[in-house]
Amino acid sequence: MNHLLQRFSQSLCQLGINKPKERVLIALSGGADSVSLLLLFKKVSPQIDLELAAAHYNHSMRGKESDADADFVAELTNRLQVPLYSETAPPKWWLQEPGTKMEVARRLRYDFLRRAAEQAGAQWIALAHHADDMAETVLFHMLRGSGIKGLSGIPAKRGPFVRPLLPFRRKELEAFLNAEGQNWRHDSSNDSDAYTRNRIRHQIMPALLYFNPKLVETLCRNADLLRADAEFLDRECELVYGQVQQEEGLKVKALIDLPLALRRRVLRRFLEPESLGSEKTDAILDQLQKNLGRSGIVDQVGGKYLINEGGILRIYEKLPWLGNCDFLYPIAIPEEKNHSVLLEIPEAEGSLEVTLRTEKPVSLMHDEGPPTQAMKSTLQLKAEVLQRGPLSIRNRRPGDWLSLAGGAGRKKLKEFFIDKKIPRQLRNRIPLLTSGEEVLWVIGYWTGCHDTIEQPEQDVITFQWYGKTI
Ligand SMILES: Nc1ncnc2c1ncn2[C@@H]1O[C@H](COP(=O)(O)OP(=O)(O)OP(=O)(O)O)[C@@H](O)[C@H]1O
Repeated sequence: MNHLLQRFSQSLCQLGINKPKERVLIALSGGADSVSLLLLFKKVSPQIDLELAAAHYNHSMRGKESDADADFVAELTNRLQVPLYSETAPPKWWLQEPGTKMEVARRLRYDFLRRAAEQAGAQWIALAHHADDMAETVLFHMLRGSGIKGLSGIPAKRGPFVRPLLPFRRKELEAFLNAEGQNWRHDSSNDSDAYTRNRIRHQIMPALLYFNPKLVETLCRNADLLRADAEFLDRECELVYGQVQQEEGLKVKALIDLPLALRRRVLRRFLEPESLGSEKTDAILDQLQKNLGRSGIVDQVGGKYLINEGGILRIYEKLPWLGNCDFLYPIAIPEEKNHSVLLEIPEAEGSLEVTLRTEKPVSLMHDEGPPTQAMKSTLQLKAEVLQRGPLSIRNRRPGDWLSLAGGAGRKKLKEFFIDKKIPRQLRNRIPLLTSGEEVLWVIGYWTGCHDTIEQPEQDVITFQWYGKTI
């Protein structure tokens, strides 16, 4: 018996519950596990000077049996002089939220426990899961086909929730209660084989114990090892995520170059909160590997579109540019110097500010290399450009062309898009600053090959783009 108390104290110590005056809220269902937890806490708390409280949630799922559980818990905590926080679920609670009845019950219970802990001023919420629960959980995940996370079972500590009984077997807790002369409530739903959990306990565990009498210990040990590996990989994933990320997307080549374990994790992390199955994750990675830098729709995830845009993987809620969305806005140059006009371009999710100035601007460098952040959103042109005709902002039209650097002739806009690997689906939405069929600026991609503005006192037009650049 003393040995059990000693192990329990050690378990608390490992969880970091060893400071005087800390308050622990014990989640008390009335079953053998949580009654043991309460009694063990009651016995060791004077040594550590812990303060205890208990919490019970009445789901009212089993009619009179549930009410009797609540009475039992009230009587027990009263006798042990542990303050009790209790609550009864609202009528027809299972209709109030999505999910199975068990999932909703669990959510309500955990919400209540958090609220009760706040009221009690408790730092910790202790749950009574033990080694057999851990082993059954691991088998449950194994049967469902879970990854390393599921196979690493139930965590001993997550936020305020702690599980000090994980090192203990169910039978030793029951033996402890019997020795103490303490009864407990039996939950009749644990007898029903309607639940997978119970079938694992009643049918699979006994069969497997025949092969390995220490199965529970083996599964718990494995879970422990896997949890450490999973935590390490999660940390690695966070570290490399920053290197693979670019703006709001992922660099496809950098992603594909990662070891497979990290590749899968980084992609899943990118696509959160969608929880991708392992097959879907691999299908997306396969697609990316085959097409690497080639632009196009990669897949659909949770109704959203995953698009490879010239080597950057991005996710879009919708693809409005797939429809007919031609737009054209003539640009009115402000009459007065240093005054701006703002032109809204809803189709391109942005607006263009146009200003006429007389000043010495900084020379612009022009090339067809990747646009820098500044080049993506600003352009200055000599006001003389207006002599060629009115300017407008619009999306592409057949016959559009642009001038090559150094007077090297023209290039079709279509060829430019192809060279830059801009996906076909996106091309219609890219706003262009144009004079007739000549494209002076492909906003977000190319600032054109315009004369350098070197003379002071020259009139210049400044264009500033605010909004999305694809
Ligand atoms: N009605 C309840 N009121 C307060 N605490 C409860 C209640 N039911 C369960 N608990 C706490 O949660 C622990 C786990 O309960 P149980 O084994 O029934 O749930 P589970 O579905 O296996 O696990 P999970 O907590 O992950 O849902 C119990 O040992 C107890 O500490």
